[in-house]
Amino acid sequence: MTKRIVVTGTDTGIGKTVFSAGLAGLLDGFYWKPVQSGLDEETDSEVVARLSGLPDGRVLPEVYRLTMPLSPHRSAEIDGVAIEADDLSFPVLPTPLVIEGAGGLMVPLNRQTRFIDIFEQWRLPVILCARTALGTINHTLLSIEALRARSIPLIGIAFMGEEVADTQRTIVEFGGVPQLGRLPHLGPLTGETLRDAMISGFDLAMIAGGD
Ligand SMILES: Nc1ncnc2c1ncn2[C@@H]1O[C@H](COP(=O)(O)OP(=O)(O)OP(=O)(O)O)[C@@H](O)[C@H]1O
Ligand SMILES: C[C@H](N)[C@H](N)CCCCCC(=O)O
Ligand SMILES: [Mg+2]
Repeated sequence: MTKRIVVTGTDTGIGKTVFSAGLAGLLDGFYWKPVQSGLDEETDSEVVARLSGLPDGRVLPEVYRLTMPLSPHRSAEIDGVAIEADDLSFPVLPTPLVIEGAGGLMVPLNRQTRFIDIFEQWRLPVILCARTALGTINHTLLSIEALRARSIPLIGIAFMGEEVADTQRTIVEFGGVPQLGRLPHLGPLTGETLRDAMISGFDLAMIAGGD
């Protein structure tokens, strides 16, 4: 059973938090967003607490809470905060933990370190969230290549959006990666609709079966 999973994506705003909420709920685990940038709207941790169906206490506190909804490196600079990579060691828990980055793999935490550098240190298995919409083939294959270049284990792709069969097939074939499933746009998006969509859209054994 995989105990710790990193959820990353090809871009910001593609559904990582919604997917993470569904996944943490299905795994009956914990959720951790180490770096939150943007505090005016509902934070990612608050969204997960609302949508995951998990009991109180399963959403771990962020290490950095940055005011502006910008790349963390810039948001930190504006707040006068120095993000230290050494502060981002993941918690060790006896239950599954879903860890969400911010934006995509190359997003900087400071002027020296990007999320992918932290993921390379962690060596935890990664799920890559990818849109099904036009443009995703390029973004997704580049992200896969970046993970491979650093030997970061990739569990597979979680597609976000309506089915686009040839696009999904093309990514899976060129990327040489499993398709874990697909989360469609949900209207309404609630804890219940998310849980149902995760159960019908994903093979949990593929996600949590390895180590
Ligand atoms: N399956 C879905 N159905 C309906 N709305 C969705 C779905 N997935 C995401 N959304 C909406 O799209 C927006 C962006 O999603 P989300 O916050 O999950 O993106 P993200 O990849 O986590 O972004 P960030 O890089 O800021 O962490 C949110 O308003 C969210 O409610
Ligand atoms: C503010 C936003 N919602 C995310 N938390 C951070 C996204 C950073 C993206 C940086 C970039 O790739 O240009
Ligand atoms: Mg998010």
